[in-house]
Amino acid sequence: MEKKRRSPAIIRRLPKYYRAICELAEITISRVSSQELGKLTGFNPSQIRQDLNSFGGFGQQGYGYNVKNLKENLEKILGLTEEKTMIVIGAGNLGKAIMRYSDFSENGFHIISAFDRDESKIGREIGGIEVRDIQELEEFLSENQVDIAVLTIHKDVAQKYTNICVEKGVQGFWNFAPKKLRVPKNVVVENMWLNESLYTLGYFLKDVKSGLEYSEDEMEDEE
Ligand SMILES: NC(=O)c1ccc[n+]([C@@H]2O[C@H](COP(=O)([O-])OP(=O)(O)OC[C@H]3O[C@@H](n4cnc5c(N)ncnc54)[C@H](O)[C@@H]3O)[C@@H](O)[C@H]2O)c1
Repeated sequence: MEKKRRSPAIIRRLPKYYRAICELAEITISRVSSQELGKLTGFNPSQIRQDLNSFGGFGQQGYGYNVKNLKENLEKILGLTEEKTMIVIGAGNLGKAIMRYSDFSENGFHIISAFDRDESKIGREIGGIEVRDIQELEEFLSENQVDIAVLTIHKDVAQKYTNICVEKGVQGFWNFAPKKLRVPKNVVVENMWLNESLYTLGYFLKDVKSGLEYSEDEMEDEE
């Protein structure tokens, strides 16, 4: 596949298209229009067409998109067909929940180890994944190719472990620690700050409790 730098905004929409397409595939719908995709994702149909066209199209005028074909193409574009290795740093409440969640490995994201400093956790297996002593992190990274580090650690140590991982060649960070990380430009960070979403929900909840209404489409709309 051609290598071209794309706007992160487009890329952030792709998993939403993929989720909608998976839902359609599950109920064995074979064909979908950009209008229907728009309804399912909350995006404007012309935006969807434009995004998908930038990767080569996949649709046909008057026909729409073949669901199976689009699903396969989105999987290729998102790299879901390529295996990736991950480590979890911080095997606490959140780290453990991620380690136990098998959906990631079904989609090619394999957690190969976790690290913690707590002796009661070191040596234990959680979700079939061994928790190692954080002291072994550097050595492990020297001996194993790791694509993504999942940071489920306290914010005060998140940058320190990020630096170690970057030094050892890790280029992807899934950051749950409430801290903005500094990384070089050949490294990518995806922040997962659930509280932002919860605070947004809190705002809308206040509105609906006072009698205001929001349609499903409006709530999905990210434009
Ligand atoms: N992004 C979000 O929405 C979200 C939600 C919940 C928690 N968090 C964040 O995720 C992180 C983990 O939360 P949690 O509830 O799992 O906490 P936790 O206390 O259950 O887990 C933290 C783990 O890190 C380990 N640890 C602490 N200091 C360490 C060090 N210096 N080296 C190695 N291991 C160390 C602890 O032993 C523990 O197992 C925190 O930063 C928290 O703020 C983020």
